[in-house]
Amino acid sequence: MLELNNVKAYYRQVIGPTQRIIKAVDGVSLKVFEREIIGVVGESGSGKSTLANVIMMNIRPPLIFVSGSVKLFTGNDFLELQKLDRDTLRERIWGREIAIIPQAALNALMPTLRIRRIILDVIKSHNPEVDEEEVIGLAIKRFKEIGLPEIAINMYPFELSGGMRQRAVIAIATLLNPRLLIADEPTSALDVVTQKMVLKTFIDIYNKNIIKSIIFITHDIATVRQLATRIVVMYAGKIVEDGSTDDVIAKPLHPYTDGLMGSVLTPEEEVRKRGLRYIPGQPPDLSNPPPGCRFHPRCPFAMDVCRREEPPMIEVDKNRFVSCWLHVKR
Ligand SMILES: Nc1ncnc2c1ncn2[C@@H]1O[C@H](COP(=O)(O)OP(=O)(O)OP(=O)(O)O)[C@@H](O)[C@H]1O
Repeated sequence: MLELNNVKAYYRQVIGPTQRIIKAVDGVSLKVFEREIIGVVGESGSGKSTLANVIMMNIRPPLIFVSGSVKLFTGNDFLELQKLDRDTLRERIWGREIAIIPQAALNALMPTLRIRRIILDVIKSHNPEVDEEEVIGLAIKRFKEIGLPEIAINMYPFELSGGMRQRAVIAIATLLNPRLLIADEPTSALDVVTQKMVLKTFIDIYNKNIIKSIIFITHDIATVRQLATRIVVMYAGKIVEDGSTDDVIAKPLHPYTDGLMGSVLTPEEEVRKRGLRYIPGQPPDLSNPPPGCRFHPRCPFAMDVCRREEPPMIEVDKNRFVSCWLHVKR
């Protein structure tokens, strides 16, 4: 469905006469297939949200698209999203092919507007000519599909519970039947019960084939375990591991993944058996990342080569990737 090829997207911070380049997404390659839920995990600041914006090609200063390609496949053909301007992206891609639920979406519904008005505003931003009744008809259908009462359409956001609001956000984001939905930490501001309900909504829209694939961004491995079919691990602007959820949980290959999973209290039997670990140190400053493997200053297994050379991404098994010198046969 989508393919990122060696994508680099940096923030340019200008402070007086000096500038800082923050390498937030730095050489990322990723294929997204139809019918999968990808959980993108990593510590805060590893570049997950930037990656989401890159996939959408929502590039605005201070973020700069430096190089690489983002291909969206449509049947036998593909579009190179990095070549499209914002108007074209808005018209043809955003909401229709790829939709995003951004990090702050829960609080982003304008409190002074009824849900009906919000829906019409969102859809009209893609196509000002739409028939309002038709749009509301579609919205009612989608609301019912995800378990929201029809009456919610005429309510104000504050009249809905947190979980209902979040489901309304999901309904609005998927109204134009995008193939890919990106959800950036959609449950982190919610209480545990509401979180469960919202996760169930994601599983529902996937199972009902309303959405072909989902990219779910979170730092919560337990959530990913419940939801994702595949895990992609980011560290300091790069993907360091990629594999099916079961494989990555049962046998993490990268020392960072191993530490990340050990650092959360998790109900997963196989993770608990390995005991609780943590990762000492901090993620690097992305304006001046360490040479070689970016994880080497924190890695208990760091070798000379790790300090010198960046490890290649290798496929150790079918659809099982890791970027770590420990797994390179030399
Ligand atoms: N507008 C910005 N200007 C400058 N640097 C930024 C900006 N937004 C993010 N960054 C930097 O880019 C890097 C990646 O940030 P990003 O938000 O993509 O990470 P993340 O993994 O999504 O983190 P979180 O889980 O906290 O949202 C970080 O070093 C961050 O400080």
